[in-house]
Amino acid sequence: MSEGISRRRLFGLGAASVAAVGAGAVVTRSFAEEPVAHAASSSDPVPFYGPHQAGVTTPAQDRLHFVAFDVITKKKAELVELLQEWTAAAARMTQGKDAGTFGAVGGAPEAPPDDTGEALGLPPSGLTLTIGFGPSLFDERFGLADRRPPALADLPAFPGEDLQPGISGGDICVQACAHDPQVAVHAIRNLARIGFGKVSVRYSQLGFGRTSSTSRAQATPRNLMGFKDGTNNLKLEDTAMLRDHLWAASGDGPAWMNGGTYLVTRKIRMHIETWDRAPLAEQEAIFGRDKGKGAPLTGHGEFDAPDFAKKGPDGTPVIADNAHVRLAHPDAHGGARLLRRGYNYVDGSDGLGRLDAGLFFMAYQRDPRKQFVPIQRMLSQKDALNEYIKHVSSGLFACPPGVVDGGDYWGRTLFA
Ligand SMILES: C=CC1=C(C)c2cc3[nH]c(cc4nc(cc5[nH]c(cc1n2)c(C)c5CCC(=O)O)C(CCC(=O)O)=C4C)c(C)c3C=C
Ligand SMILES: [Fe+2]
Repeated sequence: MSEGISRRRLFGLGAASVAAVGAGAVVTRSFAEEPVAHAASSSDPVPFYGPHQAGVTTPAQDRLHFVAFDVITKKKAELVELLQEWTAAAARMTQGKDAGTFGAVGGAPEAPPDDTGEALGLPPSGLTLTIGFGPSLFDERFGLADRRPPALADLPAFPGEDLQPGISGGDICVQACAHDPQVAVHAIRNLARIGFGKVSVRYSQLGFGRTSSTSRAQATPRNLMGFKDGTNNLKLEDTAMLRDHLWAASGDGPAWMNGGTYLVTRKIRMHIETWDRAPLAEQEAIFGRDKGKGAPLTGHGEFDAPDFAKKGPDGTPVIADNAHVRLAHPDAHGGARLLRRGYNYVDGSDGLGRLDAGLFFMAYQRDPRKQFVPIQRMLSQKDALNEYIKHVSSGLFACPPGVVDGGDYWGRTLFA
């Protein structure tokens, strides 16, 4: 397929008109000319280039395919070359094009295609690809130890967690989000294919049904416990708060992370069947919000501020001392906030008749030591929700700043 033809345009034009237009002459604008910050509709592309990576403040798409890779090459040059190849493929796929320049059906019949083909005919679907580097990448293998940001300090152990090493950690992660699951899966599959022999997939996670809003234009979705989730989240319109709580800035740590952010992932299994037998009043008390509108128990509307001081007729707090929103609220943590961007997951059932389901929690922040860690420490000790959940995997990644143009690549500021 020619450089400028999207999957959608190829099928829209038909083979005859593609031939008539000729390679490179199709009226698809170049990426750099796309000034829009976000997709206008769920099938449109999200710009790949910019000062920050897409997929963080981008209005959360409906679907997730998250992958963590182990780097298996020992050669730094091969790793850098892979990051450059991945960047080119990501720039293409996010704009609805095949992963490689020949594409699924345009290459030599004797060679394996440079795209796997399952997204042929599908629009870009708001695909974003966001990369992060885990603490283990900064060991002795690639000479990066002195470039490890202090904010990428290993997470401490938390009470009650049951982390499985095989689905935790990772040298490199890629978060693929899209409105079409096939588009997200296609993107990760092609990155894994390109990385053959240099990286191996450590684990991956599919998610459906976003569990947060990252824009005021989005309705708040529900998690698998049936509650609105993402009401009091950092949102892309909160420019000043994003500066303070999301993006790493000059003076925070190594300069290569300026404009980047840190991602914490936690796979949190829900004991769904037990939850489903809990009375409504108990469910609402656990979160401190009502199940219908998502309003705090002290208010009426979803976006009313909770009144943590308010007492009921019996003199006890209306929002209980162990309610999730009281313990996670910025007031309990010196103002610390997160940009939550998690997804529901159901990995079938567990062989014992129970759904293997929960929340693949993802949160972006400026410094996990000051944000995720203190919040999770308090939740792990006091949260009433703990009776119904179990953290089974954990990941921590430094997500570098955005790729600025076609001459740039994922991680250039780290490796240059
Ligand atoms: C350490 C951070 C957090 C973890 C882990 C976490 C798990 C978790 N949360 C829900 C459901 C809800 N969370 C809500 C609010 C909320 N949660 C966190 C942090 C963690 N949650 C924060 C910072 C907040 C915002 C608190 C506030 O400022 O009011 C809500 C309420 C609606 C909302 O504001 O989003 C729900 C519902 C589940 C099910 C879960 C683990 C499975
Ligand atoms: Fe929460």
